[in-house]
Amino acid sequence: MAQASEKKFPLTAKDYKLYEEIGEGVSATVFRALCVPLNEVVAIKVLDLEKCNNDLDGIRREVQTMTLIDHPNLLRAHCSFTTGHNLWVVMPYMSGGSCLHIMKSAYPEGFEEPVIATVLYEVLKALVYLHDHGHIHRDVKAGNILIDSNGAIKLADFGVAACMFDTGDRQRARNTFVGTPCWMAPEVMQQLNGYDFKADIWSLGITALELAHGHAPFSKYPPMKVLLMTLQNAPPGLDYERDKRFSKSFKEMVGACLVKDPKKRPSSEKLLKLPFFKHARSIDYLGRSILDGMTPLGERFRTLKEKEADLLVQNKALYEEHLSQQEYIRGISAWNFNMEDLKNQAALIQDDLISNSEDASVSGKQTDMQDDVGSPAENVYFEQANHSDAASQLEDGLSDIHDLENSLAAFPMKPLQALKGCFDVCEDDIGAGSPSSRDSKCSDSEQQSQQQSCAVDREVGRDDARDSGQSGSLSYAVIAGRKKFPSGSLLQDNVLSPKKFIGDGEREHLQPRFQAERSYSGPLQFRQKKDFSNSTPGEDAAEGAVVERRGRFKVTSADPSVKGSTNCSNSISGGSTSPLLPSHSAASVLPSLQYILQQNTMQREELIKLIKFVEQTSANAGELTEAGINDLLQIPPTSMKERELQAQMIQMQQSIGGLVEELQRVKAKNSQLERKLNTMLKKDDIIRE
Ligand SMILES: Nc1ncnc2c1ncn2[C@@H]1O[C@H](COP(=O)(O)OP(=O)(O)OP(=O)(O)O)[C@@H](O)[C@H]1O
Repeated sequence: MAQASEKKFPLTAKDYKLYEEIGEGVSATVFRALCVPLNEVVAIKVLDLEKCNNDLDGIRREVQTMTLIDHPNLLRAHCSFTTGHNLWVVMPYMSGGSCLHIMKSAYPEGFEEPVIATVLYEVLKALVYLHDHGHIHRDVKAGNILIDSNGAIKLADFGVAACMFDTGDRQRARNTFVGTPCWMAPEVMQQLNGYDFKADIWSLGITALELAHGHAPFSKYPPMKVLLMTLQNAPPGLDYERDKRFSKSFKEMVGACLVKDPKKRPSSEKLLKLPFFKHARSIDYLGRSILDGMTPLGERFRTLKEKEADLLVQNKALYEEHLSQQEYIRGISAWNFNMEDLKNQAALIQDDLISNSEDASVSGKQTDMQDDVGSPAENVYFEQANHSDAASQLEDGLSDIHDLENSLAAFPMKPLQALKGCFDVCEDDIGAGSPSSRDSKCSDSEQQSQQQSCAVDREVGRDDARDSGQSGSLSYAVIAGRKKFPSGSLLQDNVLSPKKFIGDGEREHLQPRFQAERSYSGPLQFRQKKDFSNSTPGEDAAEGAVVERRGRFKVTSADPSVKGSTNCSNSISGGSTSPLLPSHSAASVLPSLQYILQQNTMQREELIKLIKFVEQTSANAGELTEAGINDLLQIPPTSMKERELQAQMIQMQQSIGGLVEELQRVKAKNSQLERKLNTMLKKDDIIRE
């Protein structure tokens, strides 16, 4: 890469002196450092390319975006270069660290309103710039909002940012399900009608709640629950009672962001004009109010990590709770969508909802995800939990999941229907694909959450701990106005797309280097399965192949036409989705099965057309028809569509039979007439003679 700023930052590692660690992500470790020739303190993000080998393009894109952006509220890279198998990204050192760090260290209950207004105002300016330039950040959250010693705010982490102007493979990459579950907009999860800049507005609303409470809504829940709650419940918001300390204008701003219908969310520019942002103060105020008295970042980072490590070691119960809290952070890519796990998740959801009566983030008001839940006023209530309602809603939803076992058609929950083709288990990572022997240790003993943790460990293949998460992004979503699928799992055109490991984290930097304790918050990126060893990213993209890498799957929507066939055969021939392989989940097989089913239906229709054609041209039409249709009818009907077709075939068979009889009658009549005519002709000849 090249230089990004006017100053000439050297492009060799020897010109930098690495100091202490100040941050950790799944894909990177961040150090404070000195640029020796310029005598300037910088932050260097060190990415191990060997560990990110499934996402080189994503990394390249992140670095490119970081270099090209030019806005005071966006973290711009000075330069980047490779050294050994590492990529170093040199950037300005933000000595305050992330807002998440600051909250964890000193404001566990969240910030005061003027601080929030100031932080969000700065972030919003960054979003206006990004959106104006066609970018969606896709991972707005407190963990990605960095603060300088003088209070300057910069939005960081462009690992999953997408450009609305991208075309081809990059456009498909953009259509992915990306983000961190708690911050992810419903339309991004839903993957049905696509998403755009407004996804960032939702994330901003969630970030506002995070800054107000010290944690994001639903943050206690694992990703599955977060997904269901986001889709099924009313949007979270500030509660008039519980959040008395916050102004009406703040509540309205949050309400405006957290409207489920993205069209009804304001643009970043409009948002900026809301009365709430009149409370924004200068960045000096930020520096004074929240950074005063804070220990240096490296020390804070180390303390937080040590504190958490101690807690985890000393208190197993807490440790387990921590694991459960971390599940959402790990990201949806860790989800195991086999039926047993879904059932377990369902059980957990119910239990939690009944027992955990103090999660104020759970709104009892269910809304249909298609509903407009939208006016700001409506949104400003939430957090008054009605757990039994929520539990039954979720139970209802999850009972649908159980039906998957029996019927592909019986799966009415759109988001889950969409998702079911996008997730897969990580069991197949055990062994061959796993980067280290530790995989085998964690696979069989612990509880489900820990198993997931292990799965993610394998998947991501990192040795170091990470507090807040990471993830890849999954998006099966389609940008509005572009190609859309009626459901996420039919006729996929999957493409290998740059994957971004994003970390963040609600519990960021708090995690010790225990394999099973690592967390992976951050954007999610799903890949569908494919024998990756046999294909290059380019090929994947070109062929729309189904791709799996270390258990991470990515699904992007694209042209559902001819490629669908290719994809399906790829995924099956690659062995990745074969139902014969016990290590693969039902979910991984579903898309192929659905595809096959659809193909089957289409083939039947083709056959019927052919049979009709043969009927019209063959002298033995009746026999053929009967034989052909009878053969078809031997196949048991499996769907309404097939039953309809069979009914049509029976009707056709009957009418063809009638026509054949009629034809035979006409033929017989013709023969009779012919005979009569011949007789008359003979008589006529005789008379003439
Ligand atoms: N320029 C910086 N100055 C100070 N701290 C930083 C800087 N860049 C990153 N950090 C810290 O390091 C953490 C990890 O950085 P970053 O999120 O870029 O890494 P990552 O590997 O991309 O993480 P992720 O898991 O989100 O993908 C951040 O959350 C932040 O706390």
